[in-house]
Amino acid sequence: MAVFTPVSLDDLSSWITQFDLGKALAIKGISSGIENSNFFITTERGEYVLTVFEKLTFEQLPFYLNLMRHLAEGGVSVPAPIANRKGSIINELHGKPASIVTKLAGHCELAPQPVHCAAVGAMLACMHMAAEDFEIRQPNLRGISWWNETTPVVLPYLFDSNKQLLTEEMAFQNAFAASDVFKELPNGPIHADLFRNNVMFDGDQLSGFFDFYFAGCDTWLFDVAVTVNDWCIDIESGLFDQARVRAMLDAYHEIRPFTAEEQIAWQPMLRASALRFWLSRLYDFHMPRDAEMLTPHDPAHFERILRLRIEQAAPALFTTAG
Ligand SMILES: Nc1ncnc2c1ncn2[C@@H]1O[C@H](COP(=O)(O)OP(=O)(O)OP(=O)(O)O)[C@@H](O)[C@H]1O
Ligand SMILES: N[C@@H](CCO)C(=O)O
Repeated sequence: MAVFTPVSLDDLSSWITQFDLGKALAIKGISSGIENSNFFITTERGEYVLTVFEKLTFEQLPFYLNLMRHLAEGGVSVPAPIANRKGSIINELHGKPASIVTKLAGHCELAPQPVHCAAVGAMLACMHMAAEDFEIRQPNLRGISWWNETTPVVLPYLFDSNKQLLTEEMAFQNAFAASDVFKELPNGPIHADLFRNNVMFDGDQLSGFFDFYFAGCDTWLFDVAVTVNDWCIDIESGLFDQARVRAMLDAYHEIRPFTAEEQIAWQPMLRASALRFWLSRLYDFHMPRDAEMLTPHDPAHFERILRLRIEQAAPALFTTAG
């Protein structure tokens, strides 16, 4: 049960009086998250999601919450933050930052078909373009600087073959990030964690992207790579499912055409996104916060994917001019 900060109905009843949401009627902890404490809440006005942020600070949060507001106002389906009567969307609860956002309808699609991947690809392209004029700039806090900080922390825990893989891949990625091709890649605010469990479908209809708390400014292609590496693979083997890959990339390309530089950067970027999640999973595995409450995600999954992305040629990023 991953609710780190308990919130009772009594706690909520007094806290919610600062919003125009009527009385609090019910609160239910959500067990599936591993980063924050999340609750479904019901008030006289409807159903919402309350998040108490466990690690993110009052300084970092305006980027995420205002980005969600910007996207929601721009017609992209994401949870819209609810402001209190003073206009504030981040408010303290039990000494931590917290916010209320609208609840998306439906369920996560954990066994996606090409139709789901096409919907996600199209909305990802719309999201990138809608976020382009967002004014707050915050780097991807799980980007290459974090990889360089985290590598020496996890390295001592690894077997020799994985030590070598991590060291060599970091050298490759540092060189790639310094390359001329990399500098030409389009960038802006990205979701950066758009896994199957962060998208809601109501039937086959995409009802929204959520969990923006790893968002940051980075290359759009990195976001595409993160998404393809989760949505378009066989989960057991990590191998690509070509039909899902094509559905997602073609749908994205139709809305925001990929560039020639992005085609060159595609394989390194698929490797980068596998590395990013291998590293964070290694970190969470070897440095757990509250071990008794959590089953950490399996780092070996992304070690396998990283090895495959190094060994096998990447699928074409696009097959027709945009
Ligand atoms: N706006 C929303 N609308 C509907 N359901 C939501 C919403 N936000 C969160 N949820 C539900 O809460 C669960 C956990 O949320 P979320 O993924 O944001 O948590 P987290 O702690 O950041 O987890 P993780 O980082 O592991 O994905 C989701 O799987 C989803 O079922
Ligand atoms: N999507 C991440 C968890 C953090 O949201 C992972 O699967 O490792």
